[in-house]
Amino acid sequence: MVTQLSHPFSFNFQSTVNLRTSWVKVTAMANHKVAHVLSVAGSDSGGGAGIQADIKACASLGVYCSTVITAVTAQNTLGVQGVHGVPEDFVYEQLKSVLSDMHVDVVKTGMLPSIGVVKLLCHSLKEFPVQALVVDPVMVSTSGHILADPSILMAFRYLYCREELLPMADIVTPNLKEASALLGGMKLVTVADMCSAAKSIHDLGPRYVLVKGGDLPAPLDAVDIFFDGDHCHELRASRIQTHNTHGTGCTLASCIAAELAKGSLMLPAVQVAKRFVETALDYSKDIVIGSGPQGPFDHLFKLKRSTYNSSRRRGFNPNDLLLYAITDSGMNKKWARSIIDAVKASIEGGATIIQLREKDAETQEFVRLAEACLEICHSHGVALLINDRVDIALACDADGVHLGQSDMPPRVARTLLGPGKIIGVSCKTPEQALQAWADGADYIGCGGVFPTSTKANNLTVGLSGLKTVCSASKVPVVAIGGIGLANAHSVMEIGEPNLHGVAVVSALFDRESVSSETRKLHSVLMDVLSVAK
Ligand SMILES: Cc1ncc(COP(=O)(O)OP(=O)(O)O)c(N)n1
Ligand SMILES: Cc1nc(C(=O)O)sc1CCOP(=O)(O)O
Ligand SMILES: [Mg+2]
Repeated sequence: MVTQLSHPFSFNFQSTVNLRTSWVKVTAMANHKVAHVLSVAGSDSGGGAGIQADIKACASLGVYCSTVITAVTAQNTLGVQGVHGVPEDFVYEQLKSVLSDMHVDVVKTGMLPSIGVVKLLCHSLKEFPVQALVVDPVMVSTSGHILADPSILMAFRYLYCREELLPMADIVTPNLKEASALLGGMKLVTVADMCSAAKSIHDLGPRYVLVKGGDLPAPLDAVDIFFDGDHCHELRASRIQTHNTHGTGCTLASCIAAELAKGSLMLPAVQVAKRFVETALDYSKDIVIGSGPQGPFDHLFKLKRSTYNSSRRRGFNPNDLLLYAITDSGMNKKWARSIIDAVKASIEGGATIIQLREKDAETQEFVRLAEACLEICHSHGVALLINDRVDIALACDADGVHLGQSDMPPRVARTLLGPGKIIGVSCKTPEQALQAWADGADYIGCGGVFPTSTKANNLTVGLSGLKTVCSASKVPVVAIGGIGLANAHSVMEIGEPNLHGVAVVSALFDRESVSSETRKLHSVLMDVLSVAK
């Protein structure tokens, strides 16, 4: 019988036993197998290659990555300043720890700094067999630095060939220099050379060979050769003009491993991996990390999104809800002004947060509008939220979204947007308000406080409904629906500390001058605030 734990942190023997029993039950019930790659590789202090690249690549493709660190390197964008091997018995210790417990699907190897480490790895893989082995024979990094002791370089061929690593491999992914070293110094200068090298490496035992041609003399396309035992496939991709290529080899091999762990066949896994690297290089081509000739790239497609240079880096402040302006394309069209001009005017008048509510905009136009409005908002330190469309918010890196009860669930939106974005949820009842809080909303919009013609068939909750929701809500509230100059003070005066402002559409945008209407409403709100103090 599984005893319920009244307090998970009351630590005595009996509760430990109960905890274990419950855990077994929970895992059995959950039964959600996670694809898992073990990376056996060296650490790159610069974060662009090695273990660090492997973890990021797997994470980006939705695969768990555990690690066995074989060496610690001191390196940056200038080169490799030092290599410090982890003692072999401790590499073995790590291998046993992970492989004996964690149900690894695929092992991917990178820097293997000694024959002893290769032997221990082969021994461990016999003791704990996995679904696939991806060998990136790291000897020469993309920058041309030798990541092994000279004696290792001498023994490189022996290391990979004689100690059974290559015969155990499902795929080996040498670059031109590594392929040449594996074949005892064979010269590789053409695509035909690469194909015959792939065949010769295949004779050493691996099931598939990918010879990477990134170093071929200046062709237009990047060409890799994939040999499946029968045929050489030329895999071409456009060459991205960038110096941020550090870690491409490790990343490619990790992506192959990740796709295999998800159940892919080999050629599709290689194709996805190549697409990933190409997309990441293109995304990262102009980022600047370090002063050396070869920088890292962004595996997670997020670094350019950081608000490093933006005036909006302060997170969500409930006081931003004070004068919440919501756009309406129909109204702005009626008054012959663009949404961008309308947003500008409302900020001039004192709007404290903007929501783009463009129900009829085509997606491409919506992205363009949102990008332009974001620039205006951020130059004034004002947050921009997108109504309904999480995809638009993601595409333009807006500050957040506002979601209704039948829009995307806030929890799903949170996983897509990340923890730093603002999520608002429309609520008409205390139950909805509590649920919004439980789902991670930052604020709720409550209405319609008064009847409105802006939103069809909208239920009016009145000031009493607003009061009930405000007193139940655990997050700040903004009131919405039929609010304008004439009644804003009555809304703000309901005496609920949780009510932080009013959200308005027609009172600002269905008027001739957006800036002066906003200014007047702002002044009403400031008067209410000053009386409240
Ligand atoms: C601040 C604020 N509150 C409520 C709403 C209404 O959102 P929703 O219920 O999803 O209705 P639509 O606006 O999508 O028609 C809002 N937009 N903003
Ligand atoms: C978009 C919207 N949501 C509402 C809700 O009750 O959730 S009322 C509303 C329309 C608000 O427009 P106006 O300020 O012109 O009345
Ligand atoms: Mg909505």
